[in-house]
Amino acid sequence: MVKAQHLPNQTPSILPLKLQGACVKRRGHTLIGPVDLTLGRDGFTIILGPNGAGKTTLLRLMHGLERPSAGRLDWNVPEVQARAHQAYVFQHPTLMRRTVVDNVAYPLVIHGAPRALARARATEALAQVGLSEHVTQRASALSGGERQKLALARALIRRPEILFLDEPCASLDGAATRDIEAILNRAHANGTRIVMITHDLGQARRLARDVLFIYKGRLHEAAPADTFFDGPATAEAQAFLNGDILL
Ligand SMILES: Nc1ncnc2c1ncn2[C@@H]1O[C@H](COP(=O)(O)OP(=O)(O)OP(=O)(O)O)[C@@H](O)[C@H]1O
Repeated sequence: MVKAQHLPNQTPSILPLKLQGACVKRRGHTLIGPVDLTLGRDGFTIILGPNGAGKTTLLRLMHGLERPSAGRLDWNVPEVQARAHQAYVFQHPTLMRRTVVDNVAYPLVIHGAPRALARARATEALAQVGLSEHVTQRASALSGGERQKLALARALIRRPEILFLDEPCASLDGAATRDIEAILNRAHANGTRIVMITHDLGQARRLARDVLFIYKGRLHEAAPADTFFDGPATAEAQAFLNGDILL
């Protein structure tokens, strides 16, 4: 895989991303925030927290799928530029009713790449996620794990500077989960900053360099992974790690 193309002497990094007092509210009810947080240029951030804590809302806010109801969210570059260098993978990715290769080529095609070149690049990307045998198949024929690998290849094909993922391995088996973790570690090693939600504490321990713990719509704790897992600062995070039910 080629190193991400956002070298400092070429174009400015879109990071850091700074959230200052950022909130998402619905009908007067705060779903997340106020959050103060800076995402630096390098990192593999895992977002943890109980069901309904606000993790997905925070991820969507950072990616621009939600607008802040209050507070600010600032990239290092104008937002339109930041949007072009980030990608988001959903728990259940939407696949187009096309072949596997055309699904992965699509982000290149809509940004003006000739179709043949886009397909060639997509074929390489599919090899990197272990889907070479499926290139010409209909995407709808893929298994759950293969769909998620396709979604990752599609998200990574434009070499995003930051990749957001919302529980990409939920309901996948161990082999698919292991493969996806390897793809994510490789993407991170190649320069993509990663921010990912998981409910799987084993996965969080395997992947995280740092942790954001969300509780009741607030960023309750932010810490390097070792610090968080070895001795979280708050009773709520400790209870969560113990597997207790948090109300
Ligand atoms: N569009 C919406 N309108 C109103 N309330 C919403 C909306 N989306 C989410 N919520 C509520 O906002 C809160 C936070 O939801 P969110 O999905 O961000 O939490 P989460 O931590 O990702 O949960 P889970 O782990 O269960 O996916 C929850 O109480 C949820 O019911």
